[in-house]
Amino acid sequence: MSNITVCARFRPLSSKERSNHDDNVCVHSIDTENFIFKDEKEEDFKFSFDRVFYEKSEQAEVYEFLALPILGDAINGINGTIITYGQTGAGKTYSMEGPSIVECDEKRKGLVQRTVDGLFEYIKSSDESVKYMIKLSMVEIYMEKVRDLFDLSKDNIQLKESRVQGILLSGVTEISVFNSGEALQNLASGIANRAVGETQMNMASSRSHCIYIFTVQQEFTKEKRMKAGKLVLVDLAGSEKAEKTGAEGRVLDEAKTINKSLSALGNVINALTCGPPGKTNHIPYRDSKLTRILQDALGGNSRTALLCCCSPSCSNASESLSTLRFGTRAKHIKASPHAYHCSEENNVKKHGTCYTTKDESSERILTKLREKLDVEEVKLLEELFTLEGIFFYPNSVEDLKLAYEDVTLRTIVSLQQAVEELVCTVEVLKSENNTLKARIVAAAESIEALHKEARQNGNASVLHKIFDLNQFVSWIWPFSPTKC
Ligand SMILES: Nc1ncnc2c1ncn2[C@@H]1O[C@H](COP(=O)(O)OP(=O)(O)OP(=O)(O)O)[C@@H](O)[C@H]1O
Repeated sequence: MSNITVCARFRPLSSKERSNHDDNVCVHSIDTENFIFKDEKEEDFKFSFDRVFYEKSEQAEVYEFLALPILGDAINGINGTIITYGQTGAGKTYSMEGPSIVECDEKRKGLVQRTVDGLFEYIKSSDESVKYMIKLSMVEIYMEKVRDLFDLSKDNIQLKESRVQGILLSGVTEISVFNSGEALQNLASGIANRAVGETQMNMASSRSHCIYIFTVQQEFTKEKRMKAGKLVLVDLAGSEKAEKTGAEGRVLDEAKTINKSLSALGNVINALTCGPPGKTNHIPYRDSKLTRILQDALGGNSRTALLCCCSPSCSNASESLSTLRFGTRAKHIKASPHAYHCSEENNVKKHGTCYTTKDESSERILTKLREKLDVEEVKLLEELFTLEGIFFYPNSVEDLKLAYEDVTLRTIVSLQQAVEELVCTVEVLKSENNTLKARIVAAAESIEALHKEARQNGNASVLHKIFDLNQFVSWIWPFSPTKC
């Protein structure tokens, strides 16, 4: 079991902090892993992290230490999660996206752009017998609702749990991308859809938790085998004190929701690290959408890294101290991620239990299953799973069952979506129908009036035209009230 990687990052002082002459820097570096933090009361606290990035650290350093190893694992089928945490204005979004996702010089590119570049560079240099597919999804959790940033009509995505793939975002848009440029353009359009507001602490403050999901699928054409890993980047909304940020009205409601979900995250971390020894205690993942989505990352089924972003200024000392304490606690979480679907030689480790394919009992069950299912049925199932992007270990009954459950779940979700779409189409058609009926009634009434007038004046040619029009209306709508 390895711990999750926890790093601290201090951004440079902002111009506002610099202009305040009473404001001092409260971080005193010891080395790349340790520092002394001085709070407002001049009390010293020593902190140790896997790596500390001080004010002058480069974006590339953060990527290489924090993200690169996780990216390598995701390519090898092990899920990875990278989270930026901290007070509003502490540099979370800067670390993730740099100043802008597309228009950004090489030096200031954030974790997202570097991850995209890293993935495509790896694909370029890889063996030609392996086919890669990169898919992107992007959601935000805004006011406790999960919104699809690639399709804003999906504004309340439901979370489902699959025993094979963990927590799934039901029906979320997945975009296949084939090069860095295309990926970044798509991500930029997702970012443009984010809920951003202005607070006294940050001109462009994220009012939501933003989640980038990269799915890396590999198909080993020779061995007819597939593998997939997910890399999830999470830019959390900033924790904030209402009186300090000047929040009121909607901004205050947003802040309350953000703080509530961040405290749910803190509770999950406390439960994971403070449980009674030898006992499995309840972990309150279901208390918020954020903790539910991060369940795999925190529960151990993912390689996870946490970047604790802080202001170096004494004026923000209490918030920075709380961020650093959060990081210290998270450091004690144990993780034991496993490959999502692995090679035939490997043992598969799942849900804390390890079993071998040659295990006597599973072999016995398998033989029975093979006797019951005909070969054609098994082949069809395999084909269906591959089409659905579900990868399973075909010699394991357990995986076969789980993959079958997943297909059923996906089919239900897509059928539900189809029904929803049909209901919408019926509504549109009904309303169009009503408009047409109203128009026909109005036309029929005008014809009736004209008809009366022409008969009174004895105008034969007008009467003839009216007769034609009446025929036409009756043809379109046989229940028209006009009669010749
Ligand atoms: N390492 C850094 N180097 C230079 N500028 C930085 C750095 N980190 C943050 N900044 C600047 O500080 C400001 C606030 O940063 P950012 O928007 O990333 O904060 P945040 O933590 O995402 O805030 P919020 O939670 O409100 O969205 C931005 O103007 C950003 O450019």
